[in-house]
Amino acid sequence: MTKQIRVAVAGANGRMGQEVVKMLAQDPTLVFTGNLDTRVSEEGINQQLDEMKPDVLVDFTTPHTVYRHMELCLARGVRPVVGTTGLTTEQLQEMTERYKEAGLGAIIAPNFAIGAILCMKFSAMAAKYMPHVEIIELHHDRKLDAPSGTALKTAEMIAAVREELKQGHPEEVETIPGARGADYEGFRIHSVRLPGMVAHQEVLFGATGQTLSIRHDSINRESFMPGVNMAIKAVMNMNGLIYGLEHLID
Ligand SMILES: NC(=O)C1=CN([C@@H]2O[C@H](COP(=O)(O)OP(=O)(O)OC[C@H]3O[C@@H](n4cnc5c(N)ncnc54)[C@H](O)[C@@H]3O)[C@@H](O)[C@H]2O)C=CC1
Ligand SMILES: O=C(O)C1=N[C@H](C(=O)O)C[C@H](O)C1
Repeated sequence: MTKQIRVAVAGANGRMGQEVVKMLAQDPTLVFTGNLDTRVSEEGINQQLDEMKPDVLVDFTTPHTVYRHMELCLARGVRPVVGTTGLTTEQLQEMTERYKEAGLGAIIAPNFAIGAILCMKFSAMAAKYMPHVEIIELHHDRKLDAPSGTALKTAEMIAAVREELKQGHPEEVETIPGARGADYEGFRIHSVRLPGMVAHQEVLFGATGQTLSIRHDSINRESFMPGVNMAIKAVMNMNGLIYGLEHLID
């Protein structure tokens, strides 16, 4: 049998972490070494890592803790697979440089669902021809960050190919601040938070006499697991950090 990959999970008791633990139990090539909880002393953290000896740390925690976990992984030579959203652009750039320097594999993916990756790719394709675009992302009401990491990544991919133009009426006025959503390089992102939702995104395009809607819905958290599984295996053979699962899919 090939050597098993030892996987620790930060946030193993959370909504996503519980799904990851179930997924790990179903794959004989992966072994769950335990929940890494860093809300303890330095000594406590070191003790957990010494006992678990993980090859990979899967992180589904909070926007406040993920940066520290990336630093811990660097210091320990553990390869992170990060689903947690909310890292700033500057933090992402810094980590990309530091992991490259260290020659250590790392994956940060704002969305592990293949349908969401396709939604981003199709949106970037469409934006080249239909530059009038708005993003609506819809999530459960326990989500901490807005806009979603997926919406930000989609916006980044759209902005890379979209002709820059001013959308809407030039004299448009918001009678309630925020009514037109957040501005991302000249187009808008709207965040909806409601109980009953999981993770959804609609990218709307408009042109003369026509509209185009590209929508993705994660109706449960199992939808992210094939992507997490693929990332754990891929990160073992990588040097440096990639941001976005689309880099692993041709
Ligand atoms: N990339 C992707 O495909 C997806 C990403 N996410 C992101 O994953 C993150 C987690 O989402 P959920 O599981 O819904 O949240 P959650 O709130 O259910 O789980 C977070 C868990 O992290 C734990 N935690 C907090 N601080 C910690 C620390 N210092 N050390 C260890 N554990 C700690 C909490 O106790 C909790 O169990 C969010 O940032 C969310 O946006 C969520 C779904 C899919
Ligand atoms: O918090 C969530 O639930 C999700 N977060 C990620 C994001 O911010 O895009 C991925 C997915 O949308 C679910």
